[in-house]
Amino acid sequence: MLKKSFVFQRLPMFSSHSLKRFSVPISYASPGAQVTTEQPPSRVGFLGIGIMGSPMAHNLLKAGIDLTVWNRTKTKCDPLITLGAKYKASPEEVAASCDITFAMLADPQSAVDVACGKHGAANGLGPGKGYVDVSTVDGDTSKLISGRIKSSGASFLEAPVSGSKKPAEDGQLIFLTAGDRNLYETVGPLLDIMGKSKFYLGDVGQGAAMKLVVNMIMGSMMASFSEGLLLSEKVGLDPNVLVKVVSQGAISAPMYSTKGPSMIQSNYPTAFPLKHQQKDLRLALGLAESVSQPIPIAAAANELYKVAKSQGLSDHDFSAVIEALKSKFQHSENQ
Ligand SMILES: NC(=O)C1=CN([C@@H]2O[C@H](COP(=O)(O)OP(=O)(O)OC[C@H]3O[C@@H](n4cnc5c(N)ncnc54)[C@H](OP(=O)(O)O)[C@@H]3O)[C@@H](O)[C@H]2O)C=CC1
Ligand SMILES: O=CC(=O)O
Repeated sequence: MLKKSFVFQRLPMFSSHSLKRFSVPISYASPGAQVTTEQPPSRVGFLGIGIMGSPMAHNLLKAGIDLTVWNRTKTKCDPLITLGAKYKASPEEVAASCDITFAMLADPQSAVDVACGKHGAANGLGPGKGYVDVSTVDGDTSKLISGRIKSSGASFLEAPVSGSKKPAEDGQLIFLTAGDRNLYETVGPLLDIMGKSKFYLGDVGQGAAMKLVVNMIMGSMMASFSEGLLLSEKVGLDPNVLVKVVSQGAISAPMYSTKGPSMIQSNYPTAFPLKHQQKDLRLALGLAESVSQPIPIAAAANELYKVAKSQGLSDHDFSAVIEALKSKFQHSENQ
């Protein structure tokens, strides 16, 4: 459920037919949050309408933002188009027709392709425009994209998000931003529509690094939790009781309470695809390598996610990593 309420100002030059599209939020408030009267940029683009991009774009649309969308698989844009979003056939065309363009892509390769490739967003950008990459990538990728965007005269902000499908639907994401400070201020009202908090962390690369550290911890936590669930069952405990015990103590985390019960049922409805968690661990390992920081727990967890991928679980939720441990038990029992 969206926590925000919006007040719209009717612009006299547009007909009632186009009112929704051209309504401009002049103020918005969330319970307990400071009310701001800043106006968001008027024409906003969104590239990448996947598990995260779809609800994020949806929230912008619901807030009355003039939104233009693009996705490699066009059909994923259709529900947003039905709700009033415009559609363009390439990232370049979206960027050319918008003041600010967001990108929410799968991984470093797709983020670079969409920003810098043939008909990529950079070709449609120029002075006065901004590009905000909210995908989870490594710092080097982000710097590469930043360089290409800035060579067009446009501004760049990296802004990966912490929070999964449900926080995205609820406008409760946490933005980890770095790059152009002015662009950060400009898009603040848009980030506030999609999220509950935002951090400005400095130079390009720092937002990516923060996101990778957070997801490195999360990936290891999930692997450790999986071991606990299976061990509890093997020694004759009820893993459902383990979930309850964990939820009341110092290691309580929403992730355990929400995903534990379905993991016990071997059910993994996808919120955060396992392939993306493994990508984040892989990138975190690279980050650690770059500063000679040992991260053996994360390295071990990464191996488990790789096993789960090889079992065909890439598109399941990352909690399906527990299956890799089941097959390991099977393996050692058979030896
Ligand atoms: N799901 C989650 O809980 C969270 C995910 N993230 C991060 O957000 C990003 C997106 O995740 P999510 O929405 O879950 O992932 P999805 O797999 O649902 O979406 C990925 C998006 O990238 C597009 N894409 C993939 N490859 C290419 C390519 N070569 N060229 C153009 N577009 C491409 C997909 O297009 P198409 O539809 O055509 O495949 C789709 O729009 C990832 O970096 C992920 O790590 C961050 C926080 C939470
Ligand atoms: O990247 C995943 C998340 O839940 O955050």
